[in-house]
Amino acid sequence: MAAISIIDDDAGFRDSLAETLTDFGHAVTAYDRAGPAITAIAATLPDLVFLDLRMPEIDGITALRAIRAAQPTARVVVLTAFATGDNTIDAMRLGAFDHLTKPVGRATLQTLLESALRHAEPQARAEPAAPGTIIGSSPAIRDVQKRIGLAAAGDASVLILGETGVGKELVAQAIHRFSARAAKPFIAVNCAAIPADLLESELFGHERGAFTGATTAQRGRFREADGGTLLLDEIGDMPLATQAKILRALQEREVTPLGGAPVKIDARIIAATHQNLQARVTSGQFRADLYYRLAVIPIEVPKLRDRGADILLLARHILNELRPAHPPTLTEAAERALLAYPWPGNVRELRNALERAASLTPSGVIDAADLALNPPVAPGAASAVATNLPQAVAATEIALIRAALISAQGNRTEAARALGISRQALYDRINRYGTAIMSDLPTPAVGNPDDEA
Ligand SMILES: Nc1ncnc2c1ncn2[C@@H]1O[C@H](COP(=O)(O)OP(=O)(O)OP(=O)(O)O)[C@@H](O)[C@H]1O
Repeated sequence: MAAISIIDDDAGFRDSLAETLTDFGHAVTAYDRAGPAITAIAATLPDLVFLDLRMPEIDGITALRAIRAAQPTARVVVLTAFATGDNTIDAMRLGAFDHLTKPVGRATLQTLLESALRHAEPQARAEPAAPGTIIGSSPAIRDVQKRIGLAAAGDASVLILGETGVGKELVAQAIHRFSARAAKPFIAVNCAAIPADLLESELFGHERGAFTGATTAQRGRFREADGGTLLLDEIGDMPLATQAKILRALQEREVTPLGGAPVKIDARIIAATHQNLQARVTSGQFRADLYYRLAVIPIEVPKLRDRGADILLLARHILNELRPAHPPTLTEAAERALLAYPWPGNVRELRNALERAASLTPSGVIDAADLALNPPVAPGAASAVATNLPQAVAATEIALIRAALISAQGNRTEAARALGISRQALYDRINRYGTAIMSDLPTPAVGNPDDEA
């Protein structure tokens, strides 16, 4: 039995949540306002708190801040009828355990309770997740986690798509690890890194003396993966001639080593690429029949910048991995910088930035400047922008919004009007880009109705 507090001004929701939690066997205390709840929680230290975001007097974010300040180990689940990227990010940044959208189903509640009550330690100090764990709780990464489960349950081919550094190989490893083949080998081949003339012998093997230099026989990657899983990474870069042979291997379930006879194979095939494979099919660079054979279960791994507050979960996970004994911490400004940066190199770039920052900050506290993230470049200023559309869009938005705010002397209503967007759309962008927009800008006059942000 756990001690659980609910803070929500909506009596109907509060009572039904309390009833369900009591049904599950927990001791529940419910509050209709944050003020008294904050005081009581600081004294009673419940195991878990459910906190509504929209409340009169003291809102949920302020309450979350107060609860976590009084009790840094508190596990707080934020509830809202209006989930937005920003309130999710804000809540997660302030240390919420999870962020749920109302209404909350019984099954969701049960899963959440299992994970929240299992960990006695607070999230920031939690044991590092096991290597290979797919970190993240954004809807985009949850979808990937679900598809990994689906793929692991069967033996169909999987095609993993996504930008460089998003974690495609990690996803392939997870599918293998959760599949019935887990005890057998997982073999990864980077098709782009092997010269075209060596690719076939690498994949299918060769007999001794099959060609000049073949002094010993080689089994080939397909056979090394026997009973297990073969990841064909960067398959989009594979020459057409090799594609034909891969297709044959998949159809016949056998390979023919150079200079040898056909051999039966039993490997589950996962392919991955950062290329737009459908476009390559259209342009004739990739075989359509192989594409359909591979894409039985397609999994698109989202860009890091589309994963919201996962960036912070990943950052903490990486810092835990880098310094398990004393993981460095991030200042609020550093967290804001991580959330605002567009991450063209995705999780790999995040790891590199944190590694560099951790090695340069012996104090163990990483600030925004230690991350040395280059703000998005101004439009037309650098060639990097020309090749990266999201970065170019971000840079353009930042430059235009800054200019509008400067000419409106910080008045956001006027700036929004000049930009031809709603005030809410302007606020969303200001929150998204943070200091990249706001540094050195004029502040609105005191008493200005715009001054509330
Ligand atoms: N969700 C995640 N949780 C934990 N670590 C992750 C996650 N996503 C990516 N990583 C880490 O990011 C790094 C890059 O991942 P990975 O090599 O799987 O990317 P990739 O998409 O295969 O890249 P490429 O296209 O360049 O081969 C690895 O260190 C990986 O462990």
